[in-house]
Amino acid sequence: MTILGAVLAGGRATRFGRDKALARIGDTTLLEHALASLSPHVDALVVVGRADAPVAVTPDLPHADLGPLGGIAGALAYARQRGHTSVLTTACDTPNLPDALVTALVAQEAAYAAEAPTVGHWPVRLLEPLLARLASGESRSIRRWAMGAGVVAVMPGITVPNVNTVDDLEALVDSVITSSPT
Ligand SMILES: Nc1nc2c(ncn2[C@@H]2O[C@H](COP(=O)(O)OP(=O)(O)OP(=O)(O)O)[C@@H](O)[C@H]2O)c(=O)[nH]1
Repeated sequence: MTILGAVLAGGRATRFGRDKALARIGDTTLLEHALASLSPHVDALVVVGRADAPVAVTPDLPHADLGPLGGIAGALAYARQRGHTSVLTTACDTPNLPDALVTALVAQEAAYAAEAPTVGHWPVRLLEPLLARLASGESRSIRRWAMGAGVVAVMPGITVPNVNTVDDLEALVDSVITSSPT
């Protein structure tokens, strides 16, 4: 069993107003922080939904602009091509993922963070049902899809700070620097 770590990094960042993935906290970008939070727990890394990254990249499926669920589909397809059994996802706007949450996710075959559903552990077998849902025009809510697919929500009540606005970034700087990768 091998796990692919995938950072969702597409979207429009309309509230942030510029490329969120490359926003900096000290010497490190938000994207690099997100990659570092997954790295100890996975066998390989990929960034989904942008063309440039310090690791491999892959596109959303079936096409861009479907929101994070399209990014999860892209990650699942990339994982299958490379023989991984599951994907651990986070988002580039979530720079300090609690380690306990990641541990709880990987302990389950299929799980997402109750308070931050872009953060999840998704078996590759969910690729086809997810593509079918995206083709159907049904809701693109990760939470709704996951509940219907029997994916469990873990650690309700644990907040996972993410960056939507420049103010959010400023509020996070101190806590992220405290847990900064070396
Ligand atoms: N791969 C991929 N990632 C996405 C997509 N939409 C959002 N994301 C990522 O998912 C996380 C949460 O995104 P949101 O905050 O909901 O959307 P956003 O586009 O970043 O920002 P807003 O336009 O302000 O809503 C961010 O880290 C985005 O980079 C998408 O269509 N594809």
